[in-house]
Amino acid sequence: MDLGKNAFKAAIGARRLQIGLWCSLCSSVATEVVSDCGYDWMLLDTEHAPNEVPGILDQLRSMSPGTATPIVRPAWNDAVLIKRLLDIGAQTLLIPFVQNAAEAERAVASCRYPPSGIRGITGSARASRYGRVTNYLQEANEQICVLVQVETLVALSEIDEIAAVDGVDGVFIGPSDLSASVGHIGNPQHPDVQHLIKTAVERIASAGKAAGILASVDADARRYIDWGYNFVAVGSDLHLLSKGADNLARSFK
Ligand SMILES: O=C(O)C(=O)C[C@H](O)[C@@H](O)CO
Repeated sequence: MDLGKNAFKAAIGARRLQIGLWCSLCSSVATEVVSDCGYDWMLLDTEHAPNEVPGILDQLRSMSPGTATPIVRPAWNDAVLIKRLLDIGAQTLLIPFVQNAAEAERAVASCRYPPSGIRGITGSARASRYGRVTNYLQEANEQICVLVQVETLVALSEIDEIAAVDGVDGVFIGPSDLSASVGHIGNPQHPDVQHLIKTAVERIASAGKAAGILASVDADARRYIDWGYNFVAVGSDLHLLSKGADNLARSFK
């Protein structure tokens, strides 16, 4: 058995727009339900959702027949957290809070086997179908997709260097943290924040990398796509549930 191609990595490499859904419900049933909707990617979050490795494993299994490539966000740019997610079969990671090129290099190194990186070796994890993917150790470095998250003003001032790091496939802008960092907490729509988001995509594109972002409302998502963002989360499972449940309750009470 051979390691297949990472469809998401190929798509963003070719700058084909990838529409995603942010998943914070920590439920393999919820993940399975949305995995057949037609999204290109789904983000399983361990930074701001109470997900642990066994739960992510269940969600990876539940979404595997669906349309979406899983992207997993470790809680931190940490080689041990990253290694555990890669071993259970995550092939695309979104590494949060990358502030400069050195931190981006560390994120890439954590995703690469030696000698190019520092990922520990096992030949028998789910990532290699328990050893049956016989070329896993040789091919994994090529197929793993590394996305780094830029979410502060400091990181934005370093974005050209971050995006230029070899092995970084995409740079993701975090609108919530970025707005907090510039003094507009809770208001990513503020014109100052929107200006930063618009200039960020231009700089990421100039570095030859794909740009990603998360939008909580439809109009924002469409504007980000118009501005040139390549992978855009257009909503979240949690908000779909809470808004749908709120609206239903309101219509009867
Ligand atoms: O800064 C951001 O925006 C993010 O990092 C996304 C957040 O974690 C959050 O909106 C996810 O629910």
